[in-house]
Amino acid sequence: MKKVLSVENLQKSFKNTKVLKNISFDVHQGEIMAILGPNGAGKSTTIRNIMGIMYPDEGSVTFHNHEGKEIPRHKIGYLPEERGLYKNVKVMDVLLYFASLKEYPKEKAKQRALVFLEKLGLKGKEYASVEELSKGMGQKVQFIGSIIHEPELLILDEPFSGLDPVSQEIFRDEIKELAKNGTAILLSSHQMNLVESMCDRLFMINRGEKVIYGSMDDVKTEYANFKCTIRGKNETAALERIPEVTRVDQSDDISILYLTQDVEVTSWLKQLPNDIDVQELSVDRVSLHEIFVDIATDRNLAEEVGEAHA
Ligand SMILES: Nc1ncnc2c1ncn2[C@@H]1O[C@H](COP(=O)(O)OP(=O)(O)OP(=O)(O)O)[C@@H](O)[C@H]1O
Repeated sequence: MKKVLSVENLQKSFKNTKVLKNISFDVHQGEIMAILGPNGAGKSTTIRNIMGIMYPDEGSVTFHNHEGKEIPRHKIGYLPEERGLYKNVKVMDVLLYFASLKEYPKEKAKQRALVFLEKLGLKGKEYASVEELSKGMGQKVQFIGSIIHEPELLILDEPFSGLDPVSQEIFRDEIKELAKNGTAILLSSHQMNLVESMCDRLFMINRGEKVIYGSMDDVKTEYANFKCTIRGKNETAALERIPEVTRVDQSDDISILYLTQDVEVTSWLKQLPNDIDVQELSVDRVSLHEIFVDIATDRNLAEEVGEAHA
């Protein structure tokens, strides 16, 4: 797929603190790329540098063949982390205003606004005033504002925050549909379940530095090791002595045994000691959520990942 956005070796400091260190990634046509990381990791700063809200100290941002200040920003859609719309304005007028800022034809914008208002459950709200909308409804209008002009690249900074679970799924499906139709999408989110279910590739950042960059499938194969969950009364130390166990998390009578990357699950199960109390047992792969928590809390995995991807 064609490369739409290229971020190369971004560096940014605020006063004497370096908050972005050599950030590099691409976003391709028709893909959903997630930028992930703990609070304060540098996601929004990266996005603001892409959007030209601020400029990097070093490195470059290229959109097609245009670099930095030359980027035609009307071809980009942006939902910022900070939400807010003018209050005393009708929904349709706000959307047409967004379209006019992007030099998009008014009639086409009107049609698109009606289609998306209906898709997002806001049919009939086009002549409501923005102040009459709930927070989630306002967010949906702002989202429509970011896509009204059919952008080639769409940047969504935490699009799901503040939405109820049903609205989150509607948003997710709409974003997937936009990607299917060719839009390149870069999104930041803390909702790992949604990210896992919609993104093609991900870039994970911690303290301004890359920790993981790759396709969702590769990341899962590489980092989503097996874990074994056992319900039963067991001593942590006894579980820790089992071969191939890298870590044990225990809470009441539930123990989670994290296994080494190359474990042979069937052989491993066969060699479990007889004196372990097993009321229930399951083996699964760790989720993106757990990979994220490990990195954010600098547990074992973070070190392994850091070594492999420094
Ligand atoms: N304008 C600014 N002036 C000084 N420091 C800033 C500024 N903007 C961001 N920072 C700092 O840069 C770092 C990265 O912040 P950023 O907002 O990019 O993080 P984030 O990954 O988007 O976090 P969150 O998940 O909390 O939104 C933080 O330490 C933050 O305090």
